[in-house]
Amino acid sequence: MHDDLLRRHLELVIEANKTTNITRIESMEEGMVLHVEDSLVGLPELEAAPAGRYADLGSGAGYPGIPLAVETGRETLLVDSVGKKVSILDGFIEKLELPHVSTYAGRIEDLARERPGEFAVVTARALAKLSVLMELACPLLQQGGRLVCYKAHVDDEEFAHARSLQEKLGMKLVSDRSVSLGDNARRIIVFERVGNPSISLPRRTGMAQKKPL
Ligand SMILES: C[S@@+](CC[C@H](N)C(=O)[O-])C[C@H]1O[C@@H](n2cnc3c(N)ncnc32)[C@H](O)[C@@H]1O
Repeated sequence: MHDDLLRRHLELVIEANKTTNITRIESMEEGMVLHVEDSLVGLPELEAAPAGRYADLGSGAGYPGIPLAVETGRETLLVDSVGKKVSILDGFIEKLELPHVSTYAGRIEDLARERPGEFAVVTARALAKLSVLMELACPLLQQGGRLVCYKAHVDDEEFAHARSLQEKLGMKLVSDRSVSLGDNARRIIVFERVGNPSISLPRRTGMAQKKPL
């Protein structure tokens, strides 16, 4: 693990958080577990995805995107709709000297219109429920590309609903793994793009989250 680099990223996050709210975590100890270790829980799933570009959707302070970019060396795009957060991410990328990482300031749906099917793998942590993640990720993924969802608790209804939308969205569940991280549970659920959606995606910007399928 690139311990020094990931520690330095966390220090920059905690520093930036004094002026802009980008995380609720204030200490290095807590951050090393709940941001850094947690981000790396999905590393095997990233490594199992096809080679190619990676995007972290709703990246916030760069989790899990920056640790996964550092560990995998994949060409990485950190996506967030809040311009101020993206400026902070740009500063992190420059200070950490990560030439293979870049940012997109805008909505996931707009990125999907601009760069459809360009990504081999995408991640999302603390962004939305599974069905919404599948809808947002599908048009960004190449055929065979993977959506790696970082979830805490997923109730049966959320999981069943996501599974019921697989055919409509051309996405198929490929793995589901739970890990405990101190007192916290992390569940990594992966879907693969296996076909084309039967509806036109992306829907109008905002619809996936406002009016979920
Ligand atoms: C709760 S934060 C999670 C941040 C980070 N992934 C983490 O786990 O620490 C969700 C982030 O997603 C961004 N976001 C929400 N919906 C989005 C969309 N449709 N397009 C782009 N960014 C979005 C928000 O601005 C916010 O920074």
